[in-house]
Amino acid sequence: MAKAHILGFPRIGAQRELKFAVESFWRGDTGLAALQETGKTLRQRHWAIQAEAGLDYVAVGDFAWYDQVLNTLALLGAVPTRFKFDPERLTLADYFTLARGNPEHFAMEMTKWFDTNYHYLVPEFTADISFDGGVDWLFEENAEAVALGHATKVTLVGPLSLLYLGKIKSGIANKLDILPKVIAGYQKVLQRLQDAGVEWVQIDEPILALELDAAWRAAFEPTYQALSVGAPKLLLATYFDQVREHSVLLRSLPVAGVHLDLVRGAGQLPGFLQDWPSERVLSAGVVDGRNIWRTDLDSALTLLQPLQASLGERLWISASCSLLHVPVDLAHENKLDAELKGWLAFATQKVAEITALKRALNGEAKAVEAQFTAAALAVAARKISPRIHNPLVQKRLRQIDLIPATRNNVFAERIVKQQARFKLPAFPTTNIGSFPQTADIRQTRAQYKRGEIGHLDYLNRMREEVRLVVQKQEEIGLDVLVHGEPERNDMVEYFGEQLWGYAFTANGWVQSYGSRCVKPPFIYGDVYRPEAMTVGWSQFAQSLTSKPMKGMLTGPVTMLQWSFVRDDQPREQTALQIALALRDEVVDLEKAGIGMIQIDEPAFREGLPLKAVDWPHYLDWAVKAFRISACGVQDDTQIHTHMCYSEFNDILPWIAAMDADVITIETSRSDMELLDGFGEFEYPNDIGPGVYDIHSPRVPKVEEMQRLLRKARGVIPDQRLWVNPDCGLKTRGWPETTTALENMVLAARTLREEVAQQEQAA
Ligand SMILES: CN1c2c(nc(N)[nH]c2=O)NC[C@@H]1CNc1ccc(C(=O)N[C@@H](CCC(=O)N[C@@H](CCC(=O)N[C@@H](CCC(=O)O)C(=O)O)C(=O)O)C(=O)O)cc1
Ligand SMILES: N[C@@H](CCS)C(=O)O
Ligand SMILES: [Zn+2]
Repeated sequence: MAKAHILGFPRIGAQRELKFAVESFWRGDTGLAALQETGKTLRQRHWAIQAEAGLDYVAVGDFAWYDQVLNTLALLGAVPTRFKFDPERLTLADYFTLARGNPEHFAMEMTKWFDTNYHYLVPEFTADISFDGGVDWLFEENAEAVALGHATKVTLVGPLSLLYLGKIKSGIANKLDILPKVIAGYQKVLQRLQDAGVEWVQIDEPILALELDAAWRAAFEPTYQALSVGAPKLLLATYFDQVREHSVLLRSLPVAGVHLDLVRGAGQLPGFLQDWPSERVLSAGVVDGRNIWRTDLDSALTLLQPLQASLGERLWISASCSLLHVPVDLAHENKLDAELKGWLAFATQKVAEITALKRALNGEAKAVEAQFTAAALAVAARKISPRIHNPLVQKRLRQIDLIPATRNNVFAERIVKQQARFKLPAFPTTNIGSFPQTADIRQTRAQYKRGEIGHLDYLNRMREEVRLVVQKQEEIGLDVLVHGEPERNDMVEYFGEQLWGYAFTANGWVQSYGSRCVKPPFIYGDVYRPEAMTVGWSQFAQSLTSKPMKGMLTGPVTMLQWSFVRDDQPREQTALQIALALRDEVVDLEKAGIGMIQIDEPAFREGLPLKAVDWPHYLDWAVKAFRISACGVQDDTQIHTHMCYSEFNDILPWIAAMDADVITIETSRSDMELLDGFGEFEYPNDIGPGVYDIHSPRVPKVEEMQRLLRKARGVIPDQRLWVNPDCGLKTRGWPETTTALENMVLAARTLREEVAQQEQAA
């Protein structure tokens, strides 16, 4: 009899209960007991969904107060030593300090979890780091599930992935040097789980989907030899891509089972089935954990049937990866049109799909016949729906090569015309776009959505906010202004709401980091722009000031990457459709007198495939999509782009090929390290390296920003250098924002004086 399980369930709650409880605890509005109670309720609810649907095990260990990597560090006792916390007595307040920082300590670094929009906290390895044991939360949660009568499978981030994803901070030459300590830490945890009667532990090693060098590959054998002794049965989970090149290694490891992502790595199965060890479980991830489309159950069953014939009860059925990356429950989508809703499955529905497949395999086909029929009808209806294909969009796409994807002249010529037009001082100061999204703004939007206030009231309220943002920036003395984006719930969802071919949900929340969530829109059909999306706002904002006002758009790759995308055509085709829509918007902004237009591409690096062999194809179409959107304007219109949350050095030639006149990037958290690559590469166009870490409420001092700017001057020529924060300010409050920006402007002014004096002296 095949079994069914999932690698993890979203922890945030269908109504973002965890977010609200955690934020209330941070504000001091509620105490620890209330927070613990919410956590407990959510875990119970999520286990009940899994058990009632018929999964054979519920996942324990997928719950985290902020992040699963930080939870793993807290479990092992390997939290960064610079905070000086006693790992065994780590409180929840300490845990949040690690994640968010405090006036004495900057927060742990945060970066993207593989190619997802989820951010994890980066482990910090120092010579004094220990893995001698930490908090008991995981053991308590397992006991909690067992007491509720559930059969549990505990999930852990694997030792090699944890090590690989961390950073050496000091005193260690090579990360693998501390592997013995890490192994000892995991052994202790596994021993305790064994003592608690846990039968299965799922160990996630997503780094197996990357191209690993020989040393990392070689580390798997001794690590798992050591971990398999005196431990529960281990299920080694791989996901996010195929792991075909490791099939021999995976077969040889002393684990009780392996999980494969058969959505992203659909073709890898035959390579594993040959000589699959006779005692070992194979977990088949056939339901897409990264997208929201309803599974074609008949096709999945056809794939699984021969597997069951050869594996029998050693076949486990699952989603491709943890369901962390999809929203919780479609049942809360009361406003979504019925046809579209019928095409979708969120985490709760995916659990039901997995168990339907299991039952069909296990001789209960009759009992799940209705589920299979409904799925087949939905899949068939989606394929032929007239809402998907638009002949005009497709015609334009077929002729895309006739559309110029280069500017009229090279940057050296454009910048002269732009300087003549804008007459900016040296080291111009600007912002990335958003200003504080205050509770008032969000509540007003919520009221508008509920119909409690009218459209005009809403517009006026948001215009007031734009007025305030413009006035503040003028008072502070910034050179290039932004309108602050108050009218946007999110930089992707906002455009998704206006573009055809896109749809959006009411409650499709997915955790982005900590308590922050996003509601990715989904693309079901050919994308086009029925009318201008931002021109009115930009025109209004520009009318309030004589300084240049940047138009503000989200680029095609980010619009794709942060949405749930079509699975019926290649991603690049969808990206190019979005690019064409954005090109029209850029041209309309220019016509409306907007001289600077920023096309944000924070997800450009994130979209890079996990395996380098797939990079050239992606980079080709991603650069093309950006250029299609940006290149419809005259030389003296200045195109900006912005990127954050990324290590850019390995793709600098392609960033240069995007040919934006100005790029602003996140660099302050890495102390300008990220800028070095731009210098070495001699990046030709203007750059604004971030000097203000917007993730922290901490206000950077003038001297700190001056130091960063001096560092930047060592790498970037003065005439190319801009001054700006790392990213948008939407998560910040007003008082700290105002002071930080005043300090930033002062830092730029001092630098201008310094340079003028140096020039006079020379
Ligand atoms: C730049 N980042 C982004 C990423 N992905 C995106 N899709 N968008 C991004 O901006 N990925 C990388 C980073 C991640 N960073 C962030 C930063 C901040 C957030 C965030 O603040 N998220 C908000 C939700 C934003 C939103 O959609 N707001 C809506 C709904 C607001 C709401 O909750 N309203 C309440 C009532 C009001 C209230 O009481 O506060 C309601 O409806 O009940 C809106 O503004 O209309 C968050 O709260 O988590 C995300 C990623
Ligand atoms: N313009 C956006 C970019 C975020 S990456 C903002 O400022 O929030
Ligand atoms: Zn950003």
